Amino acid sequence: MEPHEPKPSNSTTDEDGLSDHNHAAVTRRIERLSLHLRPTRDPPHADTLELLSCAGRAKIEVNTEQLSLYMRGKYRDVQQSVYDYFNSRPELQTPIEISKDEHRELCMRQLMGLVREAGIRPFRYVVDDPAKYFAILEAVGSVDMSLGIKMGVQYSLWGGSVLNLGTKKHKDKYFEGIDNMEYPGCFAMTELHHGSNVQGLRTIATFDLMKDEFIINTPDDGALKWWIGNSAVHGKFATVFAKLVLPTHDTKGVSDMGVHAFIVPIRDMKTHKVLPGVEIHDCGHKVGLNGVDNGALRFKSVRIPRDNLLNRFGDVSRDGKYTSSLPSINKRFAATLGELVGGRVGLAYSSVGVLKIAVIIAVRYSLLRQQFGPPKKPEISILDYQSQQHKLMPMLASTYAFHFATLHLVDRYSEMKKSHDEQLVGDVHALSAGLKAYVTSYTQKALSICREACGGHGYAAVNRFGGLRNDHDIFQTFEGDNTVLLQQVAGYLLKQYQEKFQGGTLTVTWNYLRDSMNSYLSQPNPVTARWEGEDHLRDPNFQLDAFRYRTSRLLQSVALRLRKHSKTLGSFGAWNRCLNHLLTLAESHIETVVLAKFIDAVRSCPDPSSRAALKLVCDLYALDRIWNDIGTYRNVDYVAPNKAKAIHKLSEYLSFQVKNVSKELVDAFDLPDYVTRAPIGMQAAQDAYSQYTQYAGF
Ligand SMILES: Cc1cc2nc3c(=O)[nH]c(=O)nc-3n(C[C@H](O)[C@H](O)[C@H](O)COP(=O)(O)OP(=O)(O)OC[C@H]3O[C@@H](n4cnc5c(N)ncnc54)[C@H](O)[C@@H]3O)c2cc1C
Repeated sequence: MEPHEPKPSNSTTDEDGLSDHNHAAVTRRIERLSLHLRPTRDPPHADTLELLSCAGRAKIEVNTEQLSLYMRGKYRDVQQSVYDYFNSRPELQTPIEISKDEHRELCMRQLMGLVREAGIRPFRYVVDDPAKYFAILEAVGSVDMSLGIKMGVQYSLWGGSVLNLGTKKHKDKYFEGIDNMEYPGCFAMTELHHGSNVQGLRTIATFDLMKDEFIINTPDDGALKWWIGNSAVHGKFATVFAKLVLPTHDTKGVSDMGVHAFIVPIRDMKTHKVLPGVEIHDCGHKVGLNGVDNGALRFKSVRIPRDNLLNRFGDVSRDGKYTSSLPSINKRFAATLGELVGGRVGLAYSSVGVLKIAVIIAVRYSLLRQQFGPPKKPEISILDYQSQQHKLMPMLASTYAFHFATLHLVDRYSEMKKSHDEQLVGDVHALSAGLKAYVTSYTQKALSICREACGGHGYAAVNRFGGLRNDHDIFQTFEGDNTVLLQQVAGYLLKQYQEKFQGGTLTVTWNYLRDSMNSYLSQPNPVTARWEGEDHLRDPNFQLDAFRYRTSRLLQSVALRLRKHSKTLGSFGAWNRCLNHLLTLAESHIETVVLAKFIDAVRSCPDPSSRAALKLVCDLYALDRIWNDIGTYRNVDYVAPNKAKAIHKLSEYLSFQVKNVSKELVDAFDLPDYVTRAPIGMQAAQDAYSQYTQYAGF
């Protein structure tokens, strides 16, 4: 055992002076007894036992190459091409100090270079191979997050709206120009007065029967399109979301058909001048992402041909008749927004990319940096401090967890794009909303923790945390505000819950609720609540059971509360009364899905040493999350006091063990120094200080 190694949980004396030997003896007796009393829990899996034997006490040997191979996925090559291209073009790298206007121009040159010089054409993959598209997006975002977002606006938002909301005529007309950047475009949904509430949009598109055109109007300042990426400087087109108004022959004279999307040219193709009737202003300098030109737009009777309606879900004929395969405004609205989930998938995926960079820098620096030490002994690395391990090791574990969870999301999304299966559509919608919200919120907090964990040198802009934090912050808001998205997850869970009681089926991601609803409505088992052995705590059955138990209980209790409050407050008021409860439910469900996917990834890993490393990291993820919410588990007696203590001790011990292989674990993310770019986070520790001093001019 190393000098600072904490002792594992089953050999310590606890704060009450009771040796764990006593606890263990009691527990063993209870466990023997419980063999007869444990009808609903499975025994540890054979693979758990195998993994525990190699992931247990001995220091794990991690083969970084093997682990990296397992992690990298099939599109690492195209990512490498992105990295190589920008590495070979130093003039395209974003300097640390740069003005807003220069940054915007550079960002455009970066995107043009990628598409026209490096020959990386992401657009075709948006629909044909989304996994490849997201891999390119992640790599591009690690070059400069502004570039990732600018590319996302061009291809996922502007391009994606044309492909997903339009029909063949739109694809034929616009595909090439979007692909080769001749048609830079925008996605104009948000207005000054309405962001999250898209149904509240007020821009109007009126059909002019005589001229066979739509007329786009901004009725008042509240309806100014706001924050529209690519519009302040570069965009030539915008997909504008507006209420479709059609003439009728009744007394009302017009009828509101709900929000639809229209292609509106905003700048002249040759002169690049803003077109008549369109007014564009700059949203100005932002907290981050200043390489993206966000603008605000007003439309004054802008006329566009009828063909510019993106008509996949609703069309207007020459004689002004409306047709749609979907029966109501709400259904059409849901279908329209449903096609846009790709943006969320991309953000969740890219957010993990940002988290990887931050964790790599913080861990490498924490291994290198030495402060204090035992009397008359050399100083120790700051990662030898328990507090530093506590800050960074569960974060490293979470990064692995999110890596596998977002890969799963991308798989499901790709499957959905092929099959259009209705259940899968709902499933992916909720999963993308939940993972986007959960992962981006986590990454944002992690960036601040990493900065602080690296002390003063973490504050130097060259070491990246400040820039990453500023650029990433808005990931929590755009493509759906996180608090709003989590409510969609909760709503979907409640819908599944109600359907279950009406004899319906549950989709794959949620089918654990089928079992859990039956077994978890009863009280927790008082015997297993006391089990504290390491093999039990590291058993994926126990871990998943704990996560699922919590979600099921939250779901059941919030369903009851909603029913109760809706009698007096109505459904809107009841929802608001239970809002925090609903958000906790959504987060709990997402944590459960993340753990389940991580456990699958451990089991599927073919290389034994990598499997053991992943098992260790997965256990830390699971136990750390349980410990974070230990109050809930204790409140319902799912976990007895002795078990709570054992969970805490074991997670500290696992943090220590992960620390021992943390260098290998961050190296396995396989991000070269010219991508992470922070001098203090160089892969070869001996280079770190010298790079840093050189940067300062020594
Ligand atoms: C840099 C940047 C780039 C952008 N790019 C684009 C773009 O290219 N195209 C585009 O159309 N839009 C774009 N947006 C707009 C973005 O999508 C919106 O800002 C986002 O949807 C949130 O809307 P909002 O700003 O109106 O926030 P609001 O909806 O006003 O939210 C404000 C606060 O209220 C809370 N809140 C709102 N509703 C609820 C509720 N029901 N329950 C509980 N809490 C609630 C939220 O949690 C949040 O904390 C961009 C924004 C930024 C900042």
